[in-house]
Amino acid sequence: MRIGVLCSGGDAPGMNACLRSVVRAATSDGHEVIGIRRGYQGLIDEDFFAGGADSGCMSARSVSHILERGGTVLHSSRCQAFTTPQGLQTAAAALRRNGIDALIPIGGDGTFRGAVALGKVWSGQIIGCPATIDNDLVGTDLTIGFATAVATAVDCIDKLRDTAESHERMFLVEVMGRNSGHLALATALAGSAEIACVPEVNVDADSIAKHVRELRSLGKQSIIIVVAEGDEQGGAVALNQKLAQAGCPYGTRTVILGHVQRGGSPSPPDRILATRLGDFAVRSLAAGATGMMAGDSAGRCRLVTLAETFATHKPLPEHEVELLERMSC
Ligand SMILES: Nc1ncnc2c1ncn2[C@@H]1O[C@H](COP(=O)(O)OP(=O)(O)O)[C@@H](O)[C@H]1O
Ligand SMILES: O=P(O)(O)OC[C@H]1O[C@](O)(COP(=O)(O)O)[C@@H](O)[C@@H]1O
Repeated sequence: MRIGVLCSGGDAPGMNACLRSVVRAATSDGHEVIGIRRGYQGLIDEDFFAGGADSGCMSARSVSHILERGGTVLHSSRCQAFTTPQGLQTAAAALRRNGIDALIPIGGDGTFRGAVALGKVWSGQIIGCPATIDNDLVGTDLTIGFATAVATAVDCIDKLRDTAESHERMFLVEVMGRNSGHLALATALAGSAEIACVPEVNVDADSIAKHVRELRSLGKQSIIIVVAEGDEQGGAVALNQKLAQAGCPYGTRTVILGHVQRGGSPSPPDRILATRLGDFAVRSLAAGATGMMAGDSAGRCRLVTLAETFATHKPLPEHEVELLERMSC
């Protein structure tokens, strides 16, 4: 087989580890790998790693020492053209012209929506690998990059707690996650935050302010509220204003962590997950699978249809929501 591989959408720590795994698993089994740069935009432009499909496929050596690197050496993009019928046809023609039999897109839900659309105009095999800090894909316990992003955010919160305690302040820390609260909830639990505001659970500002006042009366010197960017309160700044109006007993500061959560070297669990899923994607292609995502469930690799991964909202672990509330006393 000649396998194309690309990284698409928001980058995530571990994309390089997944790419390395795809290349090494495929070349070990005698397949060729074409690295496509800049996601679907690079596919449309026929922008290939090492200068072009004819000038060289990726080799085991071309992915040396990238496992530990953040970002993606293939680069990524958000590509509007690919969402149009014309863009999809151009991409399909590029795949045919370069003799690519199968594609492994590494990315999130948008990337998989694109893969499903591509599958309607191109007859090659497609197996996706889930990589996004949002952990918002159904069909895999964890996405590549999530654990590292949580660790990065927790490291920031540990530092914010030091200054919050010194000044007896409340910090509202906004984390990414798009319309999903997985990153916020895991960050709050691991960072010993008192409160997490997530899109999946609606709580009004008056109730949050009441809870904060209770915590103050219990002797809390500092408060950390983790706010998911997609929360219905409108983010950390908007919530801070509402809490001030509702009566907040602390001096407050807001921090938006932003893209710092996307960077950095992948944690060992992300490196291992990425390596397992990249290898499994190649083996699944060889077994004839297509239109699927390589996911992980309770430590075992599994295939789910790409369409399933984004059809429904991935629910938060309910027990973790309750656990956070029980710890906030
Ligand atoms: N419905 C769609 N049809 C075709 N392509 C899509 C569709 N949705 C997303 N894409 C492509 O996938 C890319 C990555 O999606 P995006 O949502 O930006 O990131 P992620 O894959 O991380 O969720 C988009 O920039 C676009 O090119
Ligand atoms: O990098 P951009 O374009 O500002 O996008 C920010 C978005 O990308 C993410 O970091 C990752 O989301 P995706 O993996 O779905 O691309 C979101 O958490 C955030 O909302």
